Amino acid sequence: MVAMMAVDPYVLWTFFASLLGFVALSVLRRRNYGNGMAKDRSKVQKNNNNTNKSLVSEQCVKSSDEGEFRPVNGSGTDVIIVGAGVAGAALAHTLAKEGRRVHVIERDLTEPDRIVGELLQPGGYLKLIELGLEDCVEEIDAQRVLGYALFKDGKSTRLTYPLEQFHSDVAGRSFHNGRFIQRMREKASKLTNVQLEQGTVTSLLEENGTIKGVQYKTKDGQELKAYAPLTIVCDGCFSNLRRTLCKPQVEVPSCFVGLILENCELPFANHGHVILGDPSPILFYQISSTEVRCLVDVPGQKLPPIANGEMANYLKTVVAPQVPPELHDAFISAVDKGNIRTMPNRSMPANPQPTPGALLMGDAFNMRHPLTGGGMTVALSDIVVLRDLLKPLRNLHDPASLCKYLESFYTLRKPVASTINTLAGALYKVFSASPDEARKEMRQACFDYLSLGGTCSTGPVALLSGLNPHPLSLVLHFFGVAVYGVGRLLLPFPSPKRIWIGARLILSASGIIFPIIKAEGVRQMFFPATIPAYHRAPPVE
Ligand SMILES: Cc1cc2nc3c(=O)[nH]c(=O)nc-3n(C[C@H](O)[C@H](O)[C@H](O)COP(=O)(O)OP(=O)(O)OC[C@H]3O[C@@H](n4cnc5c(N)ncnc54)[C@H](O)[C@@H]3O)c2cc1C
Repeated sequence: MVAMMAVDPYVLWTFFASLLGFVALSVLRRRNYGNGMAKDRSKVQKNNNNTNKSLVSEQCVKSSDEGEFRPVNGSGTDVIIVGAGVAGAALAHTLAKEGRRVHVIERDLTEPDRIVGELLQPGGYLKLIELGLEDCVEEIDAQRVLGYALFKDGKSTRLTYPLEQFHSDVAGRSFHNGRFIQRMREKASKLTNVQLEQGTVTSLLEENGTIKGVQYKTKDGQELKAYAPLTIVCDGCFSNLRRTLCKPQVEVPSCFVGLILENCELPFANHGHVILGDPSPILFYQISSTEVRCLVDVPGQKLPPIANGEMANYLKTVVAPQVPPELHDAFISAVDKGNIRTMPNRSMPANPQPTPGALLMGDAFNMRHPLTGGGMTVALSDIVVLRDLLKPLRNLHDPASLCKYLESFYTLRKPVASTINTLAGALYKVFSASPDEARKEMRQACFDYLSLGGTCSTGPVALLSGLNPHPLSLVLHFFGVAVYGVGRLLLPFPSPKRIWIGARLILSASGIIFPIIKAEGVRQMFFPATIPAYHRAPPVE
């Protein structure tokens, strides 16, 4: 005790000096943040208590005359997110909830009006729950989706999601994409550590191979720079910024032509409808209590022009005769109404070039054919993987070691992402019409296999819905369909012609699935644990 009282005056002096320094720093920090940020950036920020303050990194920001925000010591922003679409908005909320200081720059903060991302698979809904975002499908007139109905040559079969072991709330959801996005943006911007700003990012700022931040143009035309230790690019399928962060190999196998049908009821309520049409599939699903979305797939990149009526003519003469009778009149009315929208269907395997200071997410990073509605599920699943990886890190200030550590992200995401991606690409090919006899057999075999019920329907539907995204199960079911097709050809009496078609069916099935698996990466997809990055530990801080 006496010894404690007789403390060395030097120690006491140091203690008080540190205390004084700490108070001064805190005051300065607040002043800088308030002046610099609030003055130069239009902020959408509301009150919310930040429970994870310990994770918010040191923030000393100097605002210069050139409208530049440069971290002095550490950074005032932990993460810059480019784009507040499905991925960006969900990510902003997720990282902010973890205590990160997030600056989101979105080109257009008004409600998007698009024909994309309108059906969230139940697997995606489960991810929304994991992220605490499930309320974003409430109050937007979203519809529950319980499975799919397939139509081929006047026959139909119903495939129900295997939801038995989940809470009754778990199901797919279909909605207006813009309403869903606005709900997520709103929810993210309510967190005090999210700064959601309207602006267009024009480039990534690179210094010695490390991304330091972004250059962007604000709504009122000001050119600004923002800096953070980590920039996550979520600028969607038309990404301009992905080039430096990956080797994009984009394919556009087809386009979707979108219509909204009104005053009609789907033959199978609360189900997505897939017509195995000619030349390719046609989709219908409810997107509100009064509207049904129709997406007509048109192979290739060249569409009949809308302006001169060729598209309307195509829809009426080629597509309408294949539409189920219950929807026919509403389909014709929708064409006559003229609100025809189109979108290219892009596919791009993930091919990252790990770069310190930056990461790609969402469609900017990886795309698949939208036939199976898997894009949002993959994006949300990736966000869960990234959140869990970043969780143990107090700060993100060592870009090189962070980049090395985050290489594990590319492997950890694979089982879910590659299953959904591969299924989308393979099903699109199988479901499309072909003059080739072997492909015709494969398409029919697929329809009949799914109609068998039991594991033959629940297995593939569990894959498609993201409820059981296992690559091995995908391959087994895919070749299950092929073997089923061959068996039908050979029974009861195989003829040389039928044997030949059967052999070509197997070849054709392999020709469909193996290139997709190769692009996804065989080892990452089936043996992720053999990739060293899979086991990478967080950097020591
Ligand atoms: C026709 C079609 C139908 C689809 N249907 C489904 C479906 O039913 N279910 C499903 O799960 N998936 C579907 N998808 C895929 C799904 O839409 C995407 O996977 C999902 O939207 C990806 O989210 P994202 O955030 O990466 O991109 P987006 O949601 O497109 O968001 C990108 C955001 O970045 C912003 N942005 C772009 N450039 C900049 C910039 N330079 N600076 C600042 N901001 C920028 C944009 O304004 C936008 O808000 C479909 C895709 C297509 C093409």
